[in-house]
Amino acid sequence: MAKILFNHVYKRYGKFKEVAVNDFNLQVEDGEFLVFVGPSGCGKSTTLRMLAGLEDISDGEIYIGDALVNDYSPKERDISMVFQNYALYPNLTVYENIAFGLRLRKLPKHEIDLSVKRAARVLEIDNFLDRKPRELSGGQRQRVALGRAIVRKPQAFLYDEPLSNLDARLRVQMRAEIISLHRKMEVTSIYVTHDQVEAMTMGDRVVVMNKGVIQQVDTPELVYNRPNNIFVANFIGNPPMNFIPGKLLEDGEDVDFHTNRFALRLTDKHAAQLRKHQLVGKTVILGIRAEHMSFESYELEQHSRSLITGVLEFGEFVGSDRYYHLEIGMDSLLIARAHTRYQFNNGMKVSVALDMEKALFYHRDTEILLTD
Ligand SMILES: Nc1ncnc2c1ncn2[C@@H]1O[C@H](COP(=O)(O)OP(=O)(O)OP(=O)(O)O)[C@@H](O)[C@H]1O
Repeated sequence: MAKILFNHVYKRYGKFKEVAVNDFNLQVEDGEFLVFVGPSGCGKSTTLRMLAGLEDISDGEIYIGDALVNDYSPKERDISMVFQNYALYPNLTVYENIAFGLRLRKLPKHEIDLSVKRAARVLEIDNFLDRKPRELSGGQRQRVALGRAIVRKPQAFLYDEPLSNLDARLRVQMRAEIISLHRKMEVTSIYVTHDQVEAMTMGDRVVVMNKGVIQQVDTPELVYNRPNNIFVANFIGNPPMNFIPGKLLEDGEDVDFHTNRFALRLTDKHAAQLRKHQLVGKTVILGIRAEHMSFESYELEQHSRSLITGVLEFGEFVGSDRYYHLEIGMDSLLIARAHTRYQFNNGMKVSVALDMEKALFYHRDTEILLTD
């Protein structure tokens, strides 16, 4: 077990030195479960592979514990990796697959036997030890791949999209199993996924990446509630955050947010914040999540300065709630959430109250969150 440090790490590929990972700086704490998340091609696998020693580093330093590992072989780094395609040996039995790494390390036979059986018991694959991988289901194969990783206690576990090949139900189950294993073993872990739900449910902290650059490193709650920039706000959360561009205008002591359709009164806190950034008179982007836009009528009166009206295009049923797409005469639709006990019809003209306490403001050009 160890902490891991990335210090100004770069990866450039090919003749044109295209940057796949750009000035990556991060400290992973000892025993932490950290998730890298981002769209396809954002550099998350490359970063993980550089840490594992499967890919050279173009620039920078990687430390595992106190050791600078840039020139260490994968084996010397003492890391276990779990891959998306399981990477099992087809000709070996489940037992031999799990034992493989221990044999390479020349551990005594009885010790290997104990470790393999313990791992197999934990993962409930002890009945399949004599089978070959082709005689197993996808979920069972992924368990064997996990077994191979947890059979010993390395400095760190690295997971590269290990659940992508499983069906939705099995994914949820394996997610829980991986986290429960992590709680028991407390080995520093980095988990790569493009699935934001996986990232949010599993990570102690989440690293959101785009185009080789870290966008935000925070707890799932902070990444969801206070996305650093519009990219993160769009990527995390389903549906994504709503964005409304508008101009800030002074009204005596107050500041209002104006579009050509409606005006909203800012909270004192937001007004002070945006004044400090000298943005009064300028255009900013208001970000608000669907659950902070409500249809309930009693709230409408209380929030008369936070109402917008529009036409309901359609609703999406998601169990206890329905997401309504609302046309407010701008380029994009807004999405508001309502409990299914409320029924609205397509084409209805409605008023929606925005919970302005929960609104976030982003700079129009940099798309960065405006904070205190
Ligand atoms: N061997 C390689 N040669 C050249 N370019 C590469 C190589 N491997 C990866 N890349 C490029 O580096 C960038 C990052 O790739 P990487 O696989 O790390 O992304 P990722 O975020 O893991 O994506 P995915 O979720 O699709 O696996 C991509 O633009 C990819 O095309």
